[in-house]
Amino acid sequence: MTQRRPRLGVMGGTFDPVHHGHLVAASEVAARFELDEVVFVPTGQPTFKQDQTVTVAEHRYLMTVIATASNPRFTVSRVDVDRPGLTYTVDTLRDLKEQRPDADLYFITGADAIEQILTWKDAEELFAMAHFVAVTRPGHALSVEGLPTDRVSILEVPALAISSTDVRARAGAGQPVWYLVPDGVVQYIAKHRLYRGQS
Ligand SMILES: Nc1ncnc2c1ncn2[C@@H]1O[C@H](COP(=O)(O)OP(=O)(O)OP(=O)(O)O)[C@@H](O)[C@H]1O
Ligand SMILES: O=C(O)c1ccc[n+]([C@@H]2O[C@H](COP(=O)([O-])O)[C@@H](O)[C@H]2O)c1
Repeated sequence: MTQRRPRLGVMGGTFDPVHHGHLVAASEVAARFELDEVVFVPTGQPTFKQDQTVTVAEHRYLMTVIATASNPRFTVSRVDVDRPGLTYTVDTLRDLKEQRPDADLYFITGADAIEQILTWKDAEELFAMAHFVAVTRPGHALSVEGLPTDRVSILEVPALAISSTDVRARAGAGQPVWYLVPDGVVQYIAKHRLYRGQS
């Protein structure tokens, strides 16, 4: 009997901070596609967020570690945080493929990200490197026109109207962020006084 190749989910994001929308998306895709592991990959310098202030990578990385620690199938990779320069998914996938040559990669994105994917660096190469799973996000009608249908899947996930932008604004305004992000992340934000004055 031939053994099936391991399936590795890849959840890339700026995670400023990581929230329950990210975690539900990863969990749902893992269940639907029978993934053996989902590796969360915080960006180093996100290329599409150069016009905004992004929290230092080490804080975003540590919050992602805290948020995923309790799930034995979730891990966190430093490949993007440790690579100098802007973060591009083509490099993320290349590095992960080198580390895990035996695995099939499933890159998980939200609706807003997949709709821009043709503008990403080396877009045509990406679909050969991974299968893309776009989760539908509340309030966002999904269009995958022009994308290779055999390499892109759409998955509806339970609506979680959470964004990092909203969490930062709430934390900045002194409003609660309990239950929008994992408890450890609430405490990390308070301990390091993140997002103060950002409302
Ligand atoms: N609530 C959500 N449900 C499902 N997917 C999400 C959700 N929020 C973000 N995503 C997806 O997760 C990935 C990482 O997103 P990111 O870290 O930029 O979070 P964000 O909430 O979109 O942040 P920001 O509000 O700062 O832009 C992207 O592919 C994004 O589309
Ligand atoms: O490769 C690119 O050109 C590219 C452009 C924009 C976003 N991405 C990736 O998409 C994921 C979500 O990005 P963001 O900026 O919405 O947090 C993250 O893994 C980014 O590296 C990648």
